[in-house]
Amino acid sequence: VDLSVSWLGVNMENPLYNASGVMCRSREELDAVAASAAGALITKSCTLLPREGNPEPRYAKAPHGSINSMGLPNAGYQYYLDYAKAYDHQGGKPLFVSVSGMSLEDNLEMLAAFRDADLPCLVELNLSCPNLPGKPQIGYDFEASSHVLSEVVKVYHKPFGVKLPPYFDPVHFAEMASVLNSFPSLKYVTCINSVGNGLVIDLDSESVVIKPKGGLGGIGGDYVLPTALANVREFYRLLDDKHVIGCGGVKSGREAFMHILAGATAVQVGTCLYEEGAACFARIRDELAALMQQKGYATLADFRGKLKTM
Ligand SMILES: O=C(O)c1[nH]c(=O)[nH]c(=O)c1Cl
Repeated sequence: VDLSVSWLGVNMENPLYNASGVMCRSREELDAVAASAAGALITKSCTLLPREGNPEPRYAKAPHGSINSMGLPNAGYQYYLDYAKAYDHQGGKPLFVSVSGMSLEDNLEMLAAFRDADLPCLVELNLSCPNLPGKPQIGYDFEASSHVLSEVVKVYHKPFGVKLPPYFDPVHFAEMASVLNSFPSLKYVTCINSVGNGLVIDLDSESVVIKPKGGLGGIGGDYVLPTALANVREFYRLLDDKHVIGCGGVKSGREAFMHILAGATAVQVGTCLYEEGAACFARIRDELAALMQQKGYATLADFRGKLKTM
């Protein structure tokens, strides 16, 4: 079977890569993803200046996934720009850069710098960080999203993507799709970011499991798979001439297959990568290949977006 996918000028030997935020804050981590069976890699969302992030513990494994309130810890955009400048873009694994400024001005300054560096990597603009106390997720404010994107496309003229929060209402899917469709150079969306501000409780200690925000954090893993699949399918259906990247609940070939069936061009792995390490990519890749073999599909395009309804 052929697991390759080519989109937006990048060629991936398989559709799997890391979710921004996991195993991608340092060059050592990024190199580990690049050295793994992953088909691509993406950097930790970056801000103008380096950030320590929220107090620890800020990540915890949960019975069916994870909770995090990292608070955007990152080395600052210059670090990732330098990594991108030194990266072997011909090495076969596309590099994506996630940008998540603390303000529109910061986003525009970082995007202008990436523009001027004229590198072959694709930008994923994060509109959905749920863990900055006092800062709402842009993606939940349609007016703000439209304004941000209007300013972004004045500065950044290359194709780019956005990381979206999960939506839970058909009206919201339609509203956000309408905003996104008015930006032709916005060529992909990544659905979904963590399900924001969940609460995991440890029964024995009768306590929360992470320190920031009274224990509230973004939920990932098995918990979010149905929501992730719904967002992938809805935006696949509603967006014009854009790709949807699936993220949420992928821990085996089965969920990767589901995301692609729902319309995903490629698939990101978060919680499972955090817990299992980079070996998960070879495992999930082989499981996906076996599943395709079993079902008689030779390529991803044979079943992409072909979810049956009743
Ligand atoms: O707390 C974080 O750093 C974080 N955590 C997430 O689950 N999603 C994000 O987009 C970010 Cl930026």
